[in-house]
Amino acid sequence: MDFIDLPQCLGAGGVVRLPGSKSISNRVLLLAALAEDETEIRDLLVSDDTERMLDALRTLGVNIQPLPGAAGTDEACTALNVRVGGVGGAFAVREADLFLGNAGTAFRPLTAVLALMGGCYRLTGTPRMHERPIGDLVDALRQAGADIRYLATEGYPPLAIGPRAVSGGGESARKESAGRIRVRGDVSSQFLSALLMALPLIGGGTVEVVGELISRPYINITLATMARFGVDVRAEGVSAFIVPAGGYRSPGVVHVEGDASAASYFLALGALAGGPVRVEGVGRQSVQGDVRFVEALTAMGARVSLGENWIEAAAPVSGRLAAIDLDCNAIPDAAMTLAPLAVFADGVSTLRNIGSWRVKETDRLAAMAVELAKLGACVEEGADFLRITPPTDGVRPAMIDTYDDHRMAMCFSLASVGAPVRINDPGCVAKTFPEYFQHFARLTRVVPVIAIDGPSASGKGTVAARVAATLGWNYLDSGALYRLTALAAQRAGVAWDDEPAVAAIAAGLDVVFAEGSIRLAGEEVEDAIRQEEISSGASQVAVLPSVRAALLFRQRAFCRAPGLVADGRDMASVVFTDAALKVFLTASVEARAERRYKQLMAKGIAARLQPLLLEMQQRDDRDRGRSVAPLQQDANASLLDTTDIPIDVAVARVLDWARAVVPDIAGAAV
Ligand SMILES: O=C(O)C1=C[C@@H](OP(=O)(O)O)[C@@H](O)[C@H](O)C1
Ligand SMILES: C=C(OP(=O)(O)O)C(=O)O
Repeated sequence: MDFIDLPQCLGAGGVVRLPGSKSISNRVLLLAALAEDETEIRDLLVSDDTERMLDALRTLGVNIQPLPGAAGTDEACTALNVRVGGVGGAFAVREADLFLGNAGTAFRPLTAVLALMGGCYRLTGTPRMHERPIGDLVDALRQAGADIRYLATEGYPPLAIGPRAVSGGGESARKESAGRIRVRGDVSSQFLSALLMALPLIGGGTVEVVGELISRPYINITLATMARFGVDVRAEGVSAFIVPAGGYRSPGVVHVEGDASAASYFLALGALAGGPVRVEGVGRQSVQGDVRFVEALTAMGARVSLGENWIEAAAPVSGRLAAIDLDCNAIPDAAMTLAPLAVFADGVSTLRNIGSWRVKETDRLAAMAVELAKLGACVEEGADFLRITPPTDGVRPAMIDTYDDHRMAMCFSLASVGAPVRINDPGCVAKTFPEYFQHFARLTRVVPVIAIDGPSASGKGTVAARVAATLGWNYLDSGALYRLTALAAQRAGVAWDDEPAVAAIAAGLDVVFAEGSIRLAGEEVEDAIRQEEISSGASQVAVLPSVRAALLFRQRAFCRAPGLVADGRDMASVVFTDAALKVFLTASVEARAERRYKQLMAKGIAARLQPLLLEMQQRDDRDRGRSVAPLQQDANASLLDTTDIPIDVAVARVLDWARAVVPDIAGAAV
């Protein structure tokens, strides 16, 4: 599976120009397509959800042309300017199959528009879209005479839409008011939004919400967008909306605001990791309900400021976030971002009234509970709430599954402020924010790594351990992990060439490194793993690709604050490709054989120089010749030949190099 490993983040700051709002982009596209005249849309979101809407509209005969002007830069997310030729109320294509992915903001409004407009359409989506309810919308549309059939499961997409039945027939009857339509709003507000946007295409009508209406601020986005296109919906009491007759008119040019839900990840990052982090594209005046996420951040102690078109967040003065207990119904998307924040807060947090999470990209309540627990949090998953108790011993490194949910992937990037995390299937962010991880990486400062590679007995272990001790950094003897795997396999009676079995052992290794000690399942094994037999076993298991894959995240998980010195054979080329300093440490094979000989004798282990030399030459050949991550000097690594220099000089040289490239230690007295 595809994944991205995020190193532990030490700090964050900077500016990001947000991608366009998904909710606004898809509404504006639809209304521009339905309006009289052309509309120029600026700063449209470029993502899977908007692609689905654009594709559908083009299939329906709408002319949409890209305009020059918008593109991404380092700080700015890619945006698109387009000119949409409005069809003036009815699509030219009256029969079509539309694939709408998992875009709720495409599926629900297009269902309503096509069902009221007349024509024959089939609407399909991803397997998950076929599990997301749409029955309340279909029931409401049927009250207006819509002909909608479920093609698979009652109440869920895919759908077949036929021409609407109108009493008396004829074009004028099609434009008669739909009268009073009742819709439930407790599963998704998108049903009400869809009806409101579709009704002007016929003679208008009144929509009455039955029972609770969730995610209410999204209705404001709908009403504001409709008003921009010349249709003013009037409220009747608190739960009914009167949609006038008469179609949409183009306002000429429309700017899409930055996405307030996407903003939440960066603002949370600023609040967690120092900041300030500034997002541009939304601000105080935003029409999007998710800007109210800043109120939650403020309640947690973060320092937040807002301007007309920007928001900025920094960590609390105390450095610690407070726990929160919040009704999140109005901000269902941004509320997800509070969950990883709660893992870092002082005390127990409760996110309430989030039942709608269960019918979104995945069952977000269940997914969130499972993945937060991987970080060490204690999570209570209620029917419509989450209660999160932070881990007592800090966030744990974890491999996070994302359930094809963009927000799960983006939320859990924040966990890297506490520990290295692996995000599986990171490409799912394409639904609303394809460039998310590039911007996240740009804004974060990660734990520095010094990677020291070299052949056997080159002195890299001694140098690395001393450099780590001098700097007060963590130390990873990656070769030891292979030795531990070989030893554990031997103890379990597994042959060193049994790849799946050895990989399973590697993944489950219970190992603790400490100063001068290595414990495997609680037992001291420092001497056991240094036996020549285990050295040869380590070399054999190290050539197995699935063993290397299993150990990759394990190795990266050693990279904790304030820094890591890692030694091995592929630290610079594979495991820590972004290391601040890369060193290739070597010595002549004769010098190395002699060192190994002295080491073994000092430990009272019988050895002979000549066979050791031969074995070392063979090991060099094997390590250089293997197809996976062969031993080689990385293009960016500095060469350090220790044949004729004592260890102290080698250590001093590495520290000098480190001072030159790692700002944090440049001034330190090391
Ligand atoms: O109307 C909209 O643009 C949206 C409404 C919300 O859905 P629900 O109304 O289903 O909660 C939100 O979660 C979704 O991402 C976008
Ligand atoms: C719920 C979401 O999407 P959709 O628009 O598909 O409902 C979301 O983006 O979090």
